[in-house]
Amino acid sequence: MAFWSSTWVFTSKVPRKILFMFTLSLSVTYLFYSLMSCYGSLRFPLQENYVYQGRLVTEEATSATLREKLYSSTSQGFSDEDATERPPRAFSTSREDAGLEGTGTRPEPTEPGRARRGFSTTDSDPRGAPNCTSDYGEKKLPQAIIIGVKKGGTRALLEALRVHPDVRAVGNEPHFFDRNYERGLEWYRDLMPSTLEGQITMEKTPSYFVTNNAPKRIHSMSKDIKLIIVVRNPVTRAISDYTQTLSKKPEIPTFEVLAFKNRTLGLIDASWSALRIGIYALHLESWMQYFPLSQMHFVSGERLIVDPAGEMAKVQDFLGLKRIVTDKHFYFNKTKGFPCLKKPEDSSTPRCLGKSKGRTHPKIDPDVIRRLHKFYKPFNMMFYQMTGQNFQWELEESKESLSIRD
Ligand SMILES: Nc1ncnc2c1ncn2[C@@H]1O[C@H](COP(=O)(O)OS(=O)(=O)O)[C@@H](OP(=O)(O)O)[C@H]1O
Repeated sequence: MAFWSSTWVFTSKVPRKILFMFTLSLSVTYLFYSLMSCYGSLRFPLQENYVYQGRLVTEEATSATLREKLYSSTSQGFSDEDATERPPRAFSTSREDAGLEGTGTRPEPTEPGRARRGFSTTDSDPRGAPNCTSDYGEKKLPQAIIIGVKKGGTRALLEALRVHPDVRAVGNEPHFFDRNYERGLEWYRDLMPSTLEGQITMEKTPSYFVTNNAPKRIHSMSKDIKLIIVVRNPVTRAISDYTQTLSKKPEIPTFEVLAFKNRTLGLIDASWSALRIGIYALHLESWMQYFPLSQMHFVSGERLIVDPAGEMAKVQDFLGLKRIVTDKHFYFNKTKGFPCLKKPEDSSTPRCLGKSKGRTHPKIDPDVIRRLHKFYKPFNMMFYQMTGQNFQWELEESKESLSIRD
């Protein structure tokens, strides 16, 4: 009886309160978790950005994850080399084209004029996942452009810059100032990712550097634009350029044949684009007619490989950005033979550039290389003088000739 009465007490007076408290706490817990999961899919850009930046400075470990989220929508598909062979409207979206390693499904080509935010380059690609900032902010014309040079290391630089939370860049090469100019500035602007206050919009199209109209056109868009040029020993650059063409057209003549108008007379064919692009002083002259040197920054393609963090520090300074991309973000990948970006904790996606970057170059006759070094030397000297920077390509030459003699 006592048992029953105590049970009765339990289910009548005291229990009512307990039950009420219990139900209340369950409801609160439920509400809390619902809100939390909802938060994951909701986007509060300003708040996220603020929290992100706050953490970035103090918590390096978690910043990688947040950074991934922040720049995810910049992954709009890129094509460094195929742009010439593709109609400009069909933008490539695969990681392979992007020069990023990893296999990926190829989504439907997208009209550049239409919203291309948040698409996925691969299912597992965190950069393709919906992004907390992508739908917010405004599309702006770029404030900085990597204008060259082809095969200089422009993709490596852009990908490293995209790690920075204050940089948002279009993945593809828009080729606006050389091939798509007639489409108009609104078309160009629409290609850009949306940016929040304080973020820089960027793009890279290495052919601008050698496009006659590009300096004038870019100047008419913005007098204050910042221009970045990645330069590399013009001889190695030419071989890299040739290697790329050879990979697509294996039937082309040898480098040695293409490099000369008349090899016996030692007449170099400077009209061959692979060689002409490397006459940096010549091209720079056109840019200097429109822009002061203070608006240009030259990156050493060689140093970008041996000391990516050092080059990145200078680029970030030039862009007025905090030095956020540092040596912590890079590691040397022995298999690739190049520095790669460290894998974000929550991603299985490799962060090395793809197979089209870092190709094995064919062996070129050392005599031809020597002659090319000689050909470029005065132009290089002029270039060092114009930029006030010595890229020391002649040192490389003497190292090469020493190893040939050995
Ligand atoms: N981190 C890293 N990983 C791979 N490759 C790197 C890297 N840094 C610089 N490079 C050099 O970049 C060269 C390709 O230059 P670009 O990206 O400017 O080429 S392109 O003009 O966009 O086609 C490419 O040239 P090749 O080695 O001749 O393929 C590389 O030497």
